[in-house]
Amino acid sequence: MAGGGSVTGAGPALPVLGAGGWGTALAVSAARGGQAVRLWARRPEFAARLSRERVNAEYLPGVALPDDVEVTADLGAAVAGAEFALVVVPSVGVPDLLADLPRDLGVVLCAKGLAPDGERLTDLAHELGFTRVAVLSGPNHAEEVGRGLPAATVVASTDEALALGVQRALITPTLRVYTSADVVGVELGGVLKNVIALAAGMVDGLGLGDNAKAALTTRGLREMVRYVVSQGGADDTVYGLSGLGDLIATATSRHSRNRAAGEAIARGEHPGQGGKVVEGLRTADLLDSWATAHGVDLPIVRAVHRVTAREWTPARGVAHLMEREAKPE
Ligand SMILES: NC(=O)C1=CN([C@@H]2O[C@H](COP(=O)(O)OP(=O)(O)OC[C@H]3O[C@@H](n4cnc5c(N)ncnc54)[C@H](O)[C@@H]3O)[C@@H](O)[C@H]2O)C=CC1
Ligand SMILES: O=C(CO)COP(=O)(O)O
Repeated sequence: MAGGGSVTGAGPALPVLGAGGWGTALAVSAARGGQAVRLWARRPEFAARLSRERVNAEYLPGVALPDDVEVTADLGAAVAGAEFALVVVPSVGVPDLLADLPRDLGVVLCAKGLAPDGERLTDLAHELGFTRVAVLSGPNHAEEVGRGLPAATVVASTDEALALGVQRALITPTLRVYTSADVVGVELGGVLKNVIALAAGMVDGLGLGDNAKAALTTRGLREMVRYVVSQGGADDTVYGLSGLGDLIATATSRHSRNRAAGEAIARGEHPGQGGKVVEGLRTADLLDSWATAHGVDLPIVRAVHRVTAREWTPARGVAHLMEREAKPE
């Protein structure tokens, strides 16, 4: 049972709201595991094409949609009868999408970003009146999950029944789903690692070498811990799949849009991502403002924000990190 329904088409299916790369990969993975899925796409013409061609050529090329994935642009029909839905649109689109959903629906937030005012998306969901709220995050490139390569992820909620329901719906022989009660830690790990991945991409683009990238990633992990703990999350969680795991996956991957954007910026190019979301750009801006307002030291976040905002050159960003006062680790 998942998403309020039984498997393989009988009864309500699991709604996956958002047909970008990650929504499509989650839909495909769950369907391969025997779960009937309703995949919602915002644009009717895009939904019609996806339904007809059975492949998401724009966001996840080369991955066929199993028969058990029904595509729709009708949001009401997508969530009808479901106990919970996966919300898989970019973070900027989450507030509007949540506003259109019934409040008794469980919502599983899959975006790795913050609300436009810097608020955590799970907090926003609670404020909007949802009581059953979870977050899904981990080292999960859509390109690999969509192809059925082995991966692991974490679903976190203070509602244990919801977390277990999501685990049952999504777990397959190739996607191992863990549960957690640390919503803040799991949610913020995925949010923060995008900023550090942008920085890692800049190190690549500048040709600064493996030592520099290891130092940057490790110090970046320290910033992740500092921020997560300041928000009430556990440092242990940051060292798990949704923190360190995702940091490794993103900072090293050829698939990562954040890492690639950092590399492009360091080369003086504008990051061309073909319309795909690069969450870390907005997150760096929001977190740098937060750190300034609260007097918290997040030097890598600051450098990434200033360089991506074109206020600093990449060289000045490097100097900012290397010429800080000497201190113990
Ligand atoms: N691509 C990946 O490997 C993973 C992505 N994520 C996260 O999932 C979220 C979605 O990312 P992707 O699926 O990769 O994005 P994407 O860039 O592949 O596609 C975005 C999709 O959302 C739609 N969209 C854009 N704005 C929207 C709005 N306001 N309302 C409704 N739909 C909207 C677009 O039309 C498109 O279908 C992001 O927060 C990302 O960080 C998380 C794990 C893995
Ligand atoms: O979150 C991701 C992998 O876990 C995807 O990272 P990018 O958004 O950088 O492609």
